[in-house]
Amino acid sequence: MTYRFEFNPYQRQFRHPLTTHHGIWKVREGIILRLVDEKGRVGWGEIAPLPWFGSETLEQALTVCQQFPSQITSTDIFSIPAEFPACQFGFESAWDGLVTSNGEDEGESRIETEQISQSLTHASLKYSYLLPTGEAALTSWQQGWQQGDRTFKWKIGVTSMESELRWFEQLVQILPESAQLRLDANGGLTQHQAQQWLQVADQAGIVEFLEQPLPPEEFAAMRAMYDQYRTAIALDESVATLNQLKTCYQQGWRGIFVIKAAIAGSPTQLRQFCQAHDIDVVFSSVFESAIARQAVLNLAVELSHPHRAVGFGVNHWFV
Ligand SMILES: O=C(O)CCC(=O)c1ccccc1C(=O)O
Ligand SMILES: [Mg+2]
Repeated sequence: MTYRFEFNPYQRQFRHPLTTHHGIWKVREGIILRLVDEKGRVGWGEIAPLPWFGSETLEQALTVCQQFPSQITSTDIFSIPAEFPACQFGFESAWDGLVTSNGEDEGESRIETEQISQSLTHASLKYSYLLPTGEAALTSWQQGWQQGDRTFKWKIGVTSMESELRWFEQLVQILPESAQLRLDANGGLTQHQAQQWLQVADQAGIVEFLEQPLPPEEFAAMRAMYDQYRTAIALDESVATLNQLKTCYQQGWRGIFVIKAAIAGSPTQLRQFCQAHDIDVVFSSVFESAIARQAVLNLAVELSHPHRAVGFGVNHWFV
């Protein structure tokens, strides 16, 4: 079977830029893929790279697309090298969509409206609400609470530790008792700061986990901290791709794994690994648009830890 292959780069500005320890991110760039089989069935995919997290760049992804002929086979799709994890995800999920598609070409309208038509199964997931970075979190959590979210995520390691600790204490005071809070440092803390955060988190009781306190090179220190504190630790940047995830697992990581499936690589291989190992996973967004989000949420329904909210809590990312 051969498939007709088309691709279209896109650029979309966020309504709210994302501020993290890595800097300010304003525009999502990616590539929409379309496959059509000999029966006219259509499969859509999306490549949504995150180079500052260790995936390929948009330029590299474009080169992969340009090097394919306009008719491709599943062998082409399954031979994309692991150094292009966002491409592996985009092409495989487009191919997957073909297999399950009923022949209706619904993709155009999905891109146009951006509104994710959340299927019933996606409604069974719990969502984590991403708070704005800094002091703004103190007044914005209600929005998430009102739409039913009970898990909140807040970026730290962005400005002075003193200010962030002060805002954190205020946030702990005002959040309702049944709320849970995730702290995401994006690898931006020193070991001493990470220990301070874990101490206050242990006392606060509301913190579900501290995400990626140290840069990936400091794996051993994070593993040691995991044993020393009650608050759980989640790896994110350290496990951006499936190969990194496997390495951390083999090196004895038994804390939480954040999976950003859109940049993790082959969804088939990701599924195999998650089903073969009893790991505590949290699915999370890379601010992909509706096509990749749909594919990621399908995986999350299948593989997510039932008590862990998925990190897709805000639906108004694009202008
Ligand atoms: O995981 C979530 O809850 C929201 C998504 C998120 O924080 C994120 C989104 C895009 C890029 C990086 C990150 C991150 O987890 O650091
Ligand atoms: Mg993170």
